[in-house]
Amino acid sequence: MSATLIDGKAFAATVREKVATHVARLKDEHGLTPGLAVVIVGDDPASHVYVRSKGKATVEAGMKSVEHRLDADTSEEALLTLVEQLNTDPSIHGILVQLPLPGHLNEDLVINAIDPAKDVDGFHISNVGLLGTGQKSMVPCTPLGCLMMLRDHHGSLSGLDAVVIGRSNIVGKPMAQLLLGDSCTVTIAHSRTKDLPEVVRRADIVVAAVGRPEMVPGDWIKPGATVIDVGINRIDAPEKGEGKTRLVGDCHFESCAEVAGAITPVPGGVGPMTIACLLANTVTACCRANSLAEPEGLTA
Ligand SMILES: Nc1nc(=O)c2c([nH]1)NC[C@@H]1CN(c3ccc(C(=O)N[C@@H](CCC(=O)O)C(=O)O)cc3)C=[N+]21
Repeated sequence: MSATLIDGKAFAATVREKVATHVARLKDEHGLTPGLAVVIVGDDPASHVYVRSKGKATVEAGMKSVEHRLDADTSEEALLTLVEQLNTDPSIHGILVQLPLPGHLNEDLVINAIDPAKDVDGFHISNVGLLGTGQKSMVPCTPLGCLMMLRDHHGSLSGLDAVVIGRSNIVGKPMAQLLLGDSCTVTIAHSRTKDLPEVVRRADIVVAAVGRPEMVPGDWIKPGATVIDVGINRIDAPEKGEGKTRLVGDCHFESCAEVAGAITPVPGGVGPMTIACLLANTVTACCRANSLAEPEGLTA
């Protein structure tokens, strides 16, 4: 491997430390404790593991953490009532409704019922519109974490060719907006893109967010490019023993790391930064709600 490893886990620890410092200041100087509410519907075990780790990180940063676990057959009306209750609760500054929701619930409707000022996921249409027009907004956690790592590694991103693979509302589209905001030349590639390898080979920055295990091989990567791997895919790992699994990204790590200038690993790359940015967004939301100065280095 010749690429520099971008250590998301270590970077996330520094972000979480900044968050904790800011939280302590809010407490001391203003008697405020930022509060995050996470709502999870259904009993997908993987989702519950993730929600637990968010709750733990929130408490470790000195913030209030509230979890609402609802049955898989919860009605839309009941979920909307809970969201409205959290919207008006002054001790709650951030609301996250874990996605995906069970099929009978309208995700757009539920997300857009969240007070945009408390929408720490940045998924509400108001925040999407604000981001797209370069106005102050809540920025989705995963793209924000990727941007922080890219800025840290490159300094300025101005003029760089960036290719985002994947066009989801959660990662691909907001990532493209953020890169455009930092003056990259941005291409959004997807499953219908003609000659994807050639498109990716032009990129100084590759952000892979498709959810297909190891789909980007090293020979698509321009020598020296920066590779941000957003994918977290669990695959069988018979080499570790029968029934064992392991996590891989959307990029084939070994071959990409041979050519790239820098690369994020999976696990330990984008994932930990996503959680750190959720905490950062909760502090930002708390500051804005109280007309206080925003935490430096924790916003886009
Ligand atoms: N409204 C909403 N917002 C989300 O942000 C959201 C969501 N719904 N639904 C589920 C996905 C998933 N997600 C992850 C974040 C961090 C790791 C993470 O830290 N992963 C570790 C590995 C964890 C392991 O070992 O399994 C890593 O990459 O190093 C994983 C997954 C946020 N999500």
